[in-house]
Amino acid sequence: MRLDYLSIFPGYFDVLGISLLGKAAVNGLVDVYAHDLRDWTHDRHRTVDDTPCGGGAGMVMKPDPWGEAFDEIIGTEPDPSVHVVFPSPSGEPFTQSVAHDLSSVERIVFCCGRYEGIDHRVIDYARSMWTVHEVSLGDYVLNGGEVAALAITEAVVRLVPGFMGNPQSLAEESFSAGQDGLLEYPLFTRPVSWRGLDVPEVLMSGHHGRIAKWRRDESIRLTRERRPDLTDSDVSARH
Ligand SMILES: COc1cccc(Cn2ccc3ccc(-c4cc(N)[nH]n4)cc32)c1
Repeated sequence: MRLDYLSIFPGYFDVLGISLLGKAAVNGLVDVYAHDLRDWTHDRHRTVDDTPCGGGAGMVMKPDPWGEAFDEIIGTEPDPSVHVVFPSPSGEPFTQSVAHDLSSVERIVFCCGRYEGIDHRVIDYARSMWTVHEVSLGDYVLNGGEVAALAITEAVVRLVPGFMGNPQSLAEESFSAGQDGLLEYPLFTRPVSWRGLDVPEVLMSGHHGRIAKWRRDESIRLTRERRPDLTDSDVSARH
């Protein structure tokens, strides 16, 4: 998998050389390339923004640098196998399902906007050429797309076959398909007693059926308390 990042702050992506992602890069599972959008400007000030047409606060990112960067980094021929991700507060929700879909593609280009956002024609042009995902991380506003791109990267790359040492741990996580859309149950490890707090006895019983029931009950309880939006009537009935 090749990952490209277009940003006026490419240094954000130096962190991708660390930890598991670093290992994936070393193992050849993932190739990471960060690009400075200003390398595709031609004025002395390396200008990437301008005032919004129609007025309004803030600045908008000019389309020209993006277009020239696309030409050099991706190419000038349409190719739907290239997935271009625009993090945006007005994007579709980024979910585990989207992460799963992206984990099987060969190439992802992250376009990290700043200011008030990117000239919309850039997104329209990208849609005419590649497979585009305008995605939101959640209902809060960041200062740009870089942090969102890092979060999306981690969610996607950890699902790439061969990346995680123990793929079984993926299957048991919250939001993974096998969990019926329930939140993960509470986790414990040794010591059994810690600062007056004990591991639930059932988990030390060695009775796998009771342990499985306790865990499911806890997932249902937590999901009903914290994420009623995840429990539809059918799921509630089953639980
Ligand atoms: C209406 O759009 C905006 C209004 C004010 C500020 C900004 C700042 N900004 C610029 C590019 C950019 C890309 C992504 C995000 C973002 C994504 C999520 N989930 N939150 N914030 C925010 C971004 C944008």
